[in-house]
Amino acid sequence: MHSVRFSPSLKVPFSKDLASISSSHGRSLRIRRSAVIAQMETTIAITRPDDWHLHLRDGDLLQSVLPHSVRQFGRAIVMPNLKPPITTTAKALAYRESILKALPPDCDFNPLMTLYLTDNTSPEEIKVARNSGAVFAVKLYPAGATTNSQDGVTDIFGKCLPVLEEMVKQEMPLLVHGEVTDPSVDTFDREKVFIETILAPLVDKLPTLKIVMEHITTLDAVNFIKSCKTGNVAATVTPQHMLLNRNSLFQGGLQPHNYCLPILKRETHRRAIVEAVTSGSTKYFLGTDSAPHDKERKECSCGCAGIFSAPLALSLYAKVFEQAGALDKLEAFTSFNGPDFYGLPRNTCKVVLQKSSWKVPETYSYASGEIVPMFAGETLEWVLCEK
Ligand SMILES: NC(=O)N[C@@H](CC(=O)O)C(=O)O
Ligand SMILES: [Zn+2]
Ligand SMILES: [Zn+2]
Repeated sequence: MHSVRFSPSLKVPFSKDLASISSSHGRSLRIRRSAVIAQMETTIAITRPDDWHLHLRDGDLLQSVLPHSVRQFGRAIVMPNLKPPITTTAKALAYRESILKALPPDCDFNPLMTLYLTDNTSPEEIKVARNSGAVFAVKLYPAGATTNSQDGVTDIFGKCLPVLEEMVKQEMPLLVHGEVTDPSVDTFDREKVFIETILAPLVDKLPTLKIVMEHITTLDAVNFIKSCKTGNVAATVTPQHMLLNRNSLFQGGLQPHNYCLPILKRETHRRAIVEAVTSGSTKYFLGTDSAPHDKERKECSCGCAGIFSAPLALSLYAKVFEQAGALDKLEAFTSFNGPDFYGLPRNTCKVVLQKSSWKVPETYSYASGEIVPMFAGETLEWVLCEK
């Protein structure tokens, strides 16, 4: 039997009845208790989660991937790395409108928009962004670090410093793709070197700037987050960086659908992340980094980085926490730590996850092609109950 700890957020149907029956019928006690535990394992009701790192893309792809996130999440921070990138408030507002238009009817999903930081972003733009009420954060992509990052930042401490100082004034968070781009640095070390050469000095320079290190992948990141004592630095964590290690890239041949950036790391790093996240630390929260790419653009001689996990996101996180024997900590990670860090209200309604096997589809079709999801064709144990 799995070890599921008792928690107020676990739904235990009929547990009162069973308790009273148990106390008056001595011998049946053990059977009844196990019945309670079996019930506990079948359903979990948690406060509606949010996705604090999501790629929704645009056009056909947006139309097709958005419903998957809406089904599970109340809000999402929407990444700005479109082609061309969302570099101004005006573009962010227009993008937000197209997301709202693509929503199913009667849906209260709230897309929180971001600005793509460039060497030319002005401090004035930060004020405009803040006053718009719709731009929620600014995203730092080191130029060339990841998908559609070629217009990103080349010198954070030079050209961008006045912008960062304005962000402190406007209380605008900085979301960071934390990898250096120096081609001489080993791919697997790029996060660690980024922490040492950019992130730690940045936190020292601007200790009141709210910073989220996105999609952390290493023990080094865990240690860094732990070492930040101001409460202004936190991290999002993807399902793939808690469920897969770098062997998954090469298992039985090259596996393009497990290729994302930062790249999967060795098992010791995966374990460190799972341990930190399931420990109950409030500095980590859910950010899927669901990053859909057309199947043909993944399965080719120069495949894109990005894993599409939106349709199965909550099932994957439940798997991580169950494997760690920490299902009682799932809700804080999915639904409390994010809004608490960002100073937003927690969602009020609930979603229910049920322990029931389902097979992840091999592909999801959209108007212009197909997308292969994470764990395509595999069986997962937790499913989101539809309303
Ligand atoms: N994570 C990825 O591998 N890809 C993301 C970009 C990003 O989040 O770095 C994408 O937009 O495809
Ligand atoms: Zn990234
Ligand atoms: Zn991303």
